[in-house]
Amino acid sequence: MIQVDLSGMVGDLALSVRFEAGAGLTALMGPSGSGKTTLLRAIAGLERLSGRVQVGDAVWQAEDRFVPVQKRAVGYVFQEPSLFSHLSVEGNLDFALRRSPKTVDKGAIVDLLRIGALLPRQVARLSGGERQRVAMARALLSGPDLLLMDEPLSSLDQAARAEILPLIRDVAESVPVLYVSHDPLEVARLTQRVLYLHNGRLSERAAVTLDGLSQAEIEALALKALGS
Ligand SMILES: Nc1ncnc2c1ncn2[C@@H]1O[C@H](COP(=O)(O)OP(=O)(O)OP(=O)(O)O)[C@@H](O)[C@H]1O
Repeated sequence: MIQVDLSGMVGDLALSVRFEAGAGLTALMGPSGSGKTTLLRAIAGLERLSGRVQVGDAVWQAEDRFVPVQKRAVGYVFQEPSLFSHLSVEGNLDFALRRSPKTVDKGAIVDLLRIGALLPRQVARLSGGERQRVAMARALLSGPDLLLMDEPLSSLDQAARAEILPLIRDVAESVPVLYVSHDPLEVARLTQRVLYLHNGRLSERAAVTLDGLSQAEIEALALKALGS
């Protein structure tokens, strides 16, 4: 269970957000500038807002506590994967593994993201989709209790997206994921749990409206919203 209750000013944006999320994948949607990335950064401890963040039994932030980002069991996957270009895929993974405070099963994670054949490859020779799969594996190797994903598919083409979506669903079975996206169809394929952020505040409406609908109904709505 993830419990978040954060508020504060970031530049011009007044953020005030309170939610709970369970296991699996929770999507975070909202217009550009509504504060999605800022919220993820605050949950990770990269941005300091006031309030409380609890992930499982671990209190990352409270009135008297602010656990620094490097001590939070959090994985972060960005739109542009930031891998070490001078290392091979395996070098990138081992770097994360060495820094992990937990014992994690590298083989299982390599299998989950289907990157076994890529291990000896130089990062510069990976496709965008392969790079993002490696970035997800690297994030998992740090043994996160929460995985934050900020538009991880938005720079990929349709074929690469289609290949990775089911892998993200698999990943979310092993660790809770908070997933930022602008794409209603992508979200519909991943989850029925959607938080909608507008001007720094969460709207319950979108989540309630989507709750209780079948996956097929949500996909139909998403297609309609996309005008196709
Ligand atoms: N470092 C900063 N300095 C000043 N203002 C900031 C800073 N970071 C965020 N903001 C403010 O927060 C707002 C929301 O930014 P944020 O990147 O969180 O939005 P977003 O919902 O993720 O947008 P997008 O969908 O375009 O990625 C910005 O418009 C800006 O006003």
